[in-house]
Amino acid sequence: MPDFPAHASPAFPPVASPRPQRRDRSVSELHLDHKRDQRTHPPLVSPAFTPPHTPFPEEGQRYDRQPRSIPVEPPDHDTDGEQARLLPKLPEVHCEVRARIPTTAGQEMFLHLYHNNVDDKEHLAIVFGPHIRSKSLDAPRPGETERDRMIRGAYVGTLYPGRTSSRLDQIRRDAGVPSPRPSAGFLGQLNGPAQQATPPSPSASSEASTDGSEFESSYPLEFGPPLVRIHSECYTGETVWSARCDCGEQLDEAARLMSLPAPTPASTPGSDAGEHQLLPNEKLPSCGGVIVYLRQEGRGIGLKEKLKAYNLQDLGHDTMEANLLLRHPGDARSYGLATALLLDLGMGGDRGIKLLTNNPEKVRAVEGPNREVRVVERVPMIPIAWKTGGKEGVQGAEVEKYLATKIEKFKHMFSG
Ligand SMILES: Nc1nc2c(ncn2[C@@H]2O[C@H](COP(=O)(O)OP(=O)(O)OP(=O)(O)O)[C@@H](O)[C@H]2O)c(=O)[nH]1
Repeated sequence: MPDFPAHASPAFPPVASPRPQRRDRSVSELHLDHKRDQRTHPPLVSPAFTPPHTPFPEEGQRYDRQPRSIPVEPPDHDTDGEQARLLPKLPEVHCEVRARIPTTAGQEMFLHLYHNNVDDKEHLAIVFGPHIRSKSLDAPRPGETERDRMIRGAYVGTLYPGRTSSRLDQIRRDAGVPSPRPSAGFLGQLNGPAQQATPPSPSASSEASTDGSEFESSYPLEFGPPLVRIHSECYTGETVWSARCDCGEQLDEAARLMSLPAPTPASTPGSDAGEHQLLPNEKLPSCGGVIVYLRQEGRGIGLKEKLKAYNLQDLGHDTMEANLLLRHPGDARSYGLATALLLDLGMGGDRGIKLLTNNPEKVRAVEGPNREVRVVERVPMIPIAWKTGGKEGVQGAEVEKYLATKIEKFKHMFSG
């Protein structure tokens, strides 16, 4: 079986997981109100709504199969633009720096940090796989040296001690070897863990060019539309283990799906993935994808206001009412920055993207005012507790109410 992230495998103990799996809420010294904890918790999904039937993979296939997606109809131009609060003009974005991040789950990703002309926040793109590159990062900058380019992350392949050029073709020329055509093996090599101690073999192939744009638009056609998640910051759910929402597990799940092996005869449904014989240290290349991480904490109202909203929720209000009582919109987010980042990452055009979301407004809004990006398929994000019958995933009365409000008031679609 391929080497999946630790959180993909139920066999791993919770300590190997990037965040604790909330299973039960026992009384602890942190809880002063013991009566509250001793009450019987409502069932996993409250009677007010039932998780819709969704096309889950069969039992046992959940962790290693590509997610199923639902085709998205082209938007109705007369109404959708207004509903999705589209900006007439896209913001300008610029990738300032990129760095390789080996993750605790075993896969690598490239973290891209963006500057823009509408706010002073550091919005991010978390890029999986070698096929997706930033145009603004790769573009040459006046007066910069090859070392400058490598320091800001505008290199191809892998950095290693002593590397002198950001470009593979230069390294090949210095080594006196021609540039052969790209091969799946080489792309896989780029996708695997970095071999930091050894420079790339001169026989390694790529479509190198001197402007550093060698992998622009090189997302393989056979992979279909690239998988994209537009994720809004949630400090409470992603960092301090809040079980009020499922934001943390959604981030983990998006990363896991983007790390799954690309479709091969051995990994397509109905075949036995175990038949694929991997060489020692070999990893199957993944399809990759992008998580655009927007600093829109608390659906755009910020952490301070979100904490007030939590208190209103403890006083009996749902997430939308709490926002409105604080004189904020129910959802104060916009997605123009996400569209601009995706265009910079080469995700515009007819081929389209596969968007991981349940939020119908996001599907339309991320396409931009002139459909600069096309969402051709949607992959629903089903709470892990629903998929596992409550064995894993975020659970508790708060997250149930949170999900119920998303369905009832924000009209999120948890199925096709
Ligand atoms: N105002 C407010 N924001 C919250 C609360 N809980 C989580 N959030 C924020 O909600 C955002 C995530 O939005 P969601 O509505 O969960 O999901 P979504 O991004 O619209 O939709 P999906 O793509 O399907 O996940 C993040 O910015 C969180 O910080 C809350 O109780 N109140």
